[in-house]
Amino acid sequence: MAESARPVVGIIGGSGVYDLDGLTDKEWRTVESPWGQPSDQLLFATLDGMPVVFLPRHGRGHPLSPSSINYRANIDALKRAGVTEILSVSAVGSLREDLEPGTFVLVDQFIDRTFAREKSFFGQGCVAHVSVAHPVCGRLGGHLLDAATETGIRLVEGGTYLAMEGLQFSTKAESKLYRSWGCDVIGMTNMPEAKLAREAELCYASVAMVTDFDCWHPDHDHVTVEQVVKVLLSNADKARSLVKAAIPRLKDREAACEKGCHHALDHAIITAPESRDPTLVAKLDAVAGRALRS
Ligand SMILES: CSC[C@H]1O[C@H](OP(=O)(O)O)[C@H](O)[C@@H]1O
Ligand SMILES: Nc1ncnc2[nH]cnc12
Repeated sequence: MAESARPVVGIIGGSGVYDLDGLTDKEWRTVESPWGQPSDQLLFATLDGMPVVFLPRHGRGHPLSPSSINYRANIDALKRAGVTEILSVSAVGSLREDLEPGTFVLVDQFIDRTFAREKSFFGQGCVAHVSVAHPVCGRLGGHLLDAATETGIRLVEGGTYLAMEGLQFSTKAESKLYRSWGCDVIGMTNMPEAKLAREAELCYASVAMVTDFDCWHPDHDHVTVEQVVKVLLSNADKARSLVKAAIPRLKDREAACEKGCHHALDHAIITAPESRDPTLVAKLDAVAGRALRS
């Protein structure tokens, strides 16, 4: 699947992005995963003759909180659906004066402060350590930057996303701390999503839509969902346009990602074949079958 010459782009839509318009041959289908329930059915569709698969991260209608999303099931289901690269769209708070609400940021680093989520497909019975030094795929990110130029959407290149557990927004002291760490934006969902995409040997890139200045900002003492949703609604169309302009750029790409995403497990699995737990190995079939069989 990972070596497929045919790109299948998976889009994970965050808050405010529960579907994608302009798609044809649309069909919502249930995809079963041994890792549990994905956030929703997957929308299989076509864009400019290319297969795409859309998944609303919080489910249609937003029933799932960031902590109750089954990130493993989502990534596994996307891979089972044939997805080779994932474009993630997310709402974030800004930790920088110059990243105003309405700004789009192509995130390239993360600090993971989440603590109540399953973060790996691997574990007892099959141990693997993948590198997430560069958690975002440079090739996919490059296509997003080109798409931004084409559509006239300003996309800030690079930024560190602080992933917090939530569900509450940050305290002022936390917000100031994250600023002192050099973080640029804050959200609740891109971790462990990005780590799991890497374990599943999928390219991953994240477009962060700034919806608010987090509470550090003197003029924004509180973050409210009302504020966030207002900015989201006025920007969701732009996010959709950006994603839709990026997808056709993948049409003639080399099958294997030159950044190594599709081979992330090549030297990562440390458990000897004879010591692997067959039940876990079976569960890993979609995400790691290529590496486990080679
Ligand atoms: C609705 S505000 C907080 C909510 O929005 C972000 O979600 P997503 O990344 O899926 O757009 C944030 O992380 C929180 O989950
Ligand atoms: N300020 C903020 N903190 C965490 N997640 C967010 N999502 C949107 N704005 C946010």
